[in-house]
Amino acid sequence: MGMLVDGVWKDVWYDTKASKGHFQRSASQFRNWLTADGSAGPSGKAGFKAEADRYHLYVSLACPWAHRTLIFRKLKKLENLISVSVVHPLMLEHGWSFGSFEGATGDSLFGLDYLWQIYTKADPHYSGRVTVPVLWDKAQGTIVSNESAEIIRMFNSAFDGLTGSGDDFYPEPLRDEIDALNARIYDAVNNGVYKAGFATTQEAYESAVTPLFAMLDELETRLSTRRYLFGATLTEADWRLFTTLIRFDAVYVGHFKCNIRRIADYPALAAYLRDLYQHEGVAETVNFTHIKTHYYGSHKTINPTGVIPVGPALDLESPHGRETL
Ligand SMILES: N[C@@H](CCC(=O)N[C@@H](CS)C(=O)NCC(=O)O)C(=O)O
Repeated sequence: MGMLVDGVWKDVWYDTKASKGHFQRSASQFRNWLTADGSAGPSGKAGFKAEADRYHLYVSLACPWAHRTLIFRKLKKLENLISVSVVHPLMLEHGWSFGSFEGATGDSLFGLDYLWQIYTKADPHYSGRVTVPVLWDKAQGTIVSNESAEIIRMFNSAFDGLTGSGDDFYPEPLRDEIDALNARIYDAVNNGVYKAGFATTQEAYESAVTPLFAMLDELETRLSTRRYLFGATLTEADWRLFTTLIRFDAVYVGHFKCNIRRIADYPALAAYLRDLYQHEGVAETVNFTHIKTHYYGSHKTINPTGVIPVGPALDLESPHGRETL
């Protein structure tokens, strides 16, 4: 764990002293957009045209934010257009590394040892956290974006002319509602589990875990009468929720102390999770060995021994029965 300061790697853990024990996630810094014609997107510079074999994705199979981008790469038929490197699941004193581990690939572009070296290739004076996912442009030799919420929006439409995919997970008429629900789920659930898990005071922990379960209770009610968050239409909001739910019982309940209830205890959420997991191509983006190894093995302040629990037994394969909703 650590960060870059003016292009130099420093091994430091999250500093929660200034924030009274609360974990605060910093904003991503590379914010350009891939577009169909290379024009500028909502932020950053122009010049990132959607083209085959030009872009490369750096991911961890453990990371819920990177997982979103892998799911969109799969759903939007981008696997032959965008190549991928998978980091080692442990994130230790050098941060994410390209060491060998089953399911990790090494850095297939440059053969580097550490992900921070990709950041300094893009900006030799970069200061900040070195996070996955990273979308790399092989043509300009730089990072397009390291913000997963924006990468999935790019993948949703920029390559449609090349892939012929018409699936739209951010449909125009629902955009405002999707944005509003995403913001609440991000704060309470996606980032909520991290705020609970990385809290270093009782007050900070409780102030994350209480709204987390209030939101899960609300989602349970919402999903008991709707197949997906917005009814019959599957949207990015579902995939953003999925990557947290799939990790919940395996990791967040124990390691992050999010243990008021398990997803398995919520009938609608559990069936919804199975429904999404069984969606074509999605199960192959889920790797519980990377997920458990990463969390239990990397966060020495939370789990100093690094021992990884064997359970829980998960039921993701049985019928979800949600087709009729
Ligand atoms: N806002 C970013 C967050 C990505 C993120 O925090 N990834 C974690 C892994 S799950 C990471 O790489 N953390 C390294 C660090 O904070 O030093 C996104 O959604 O893309």
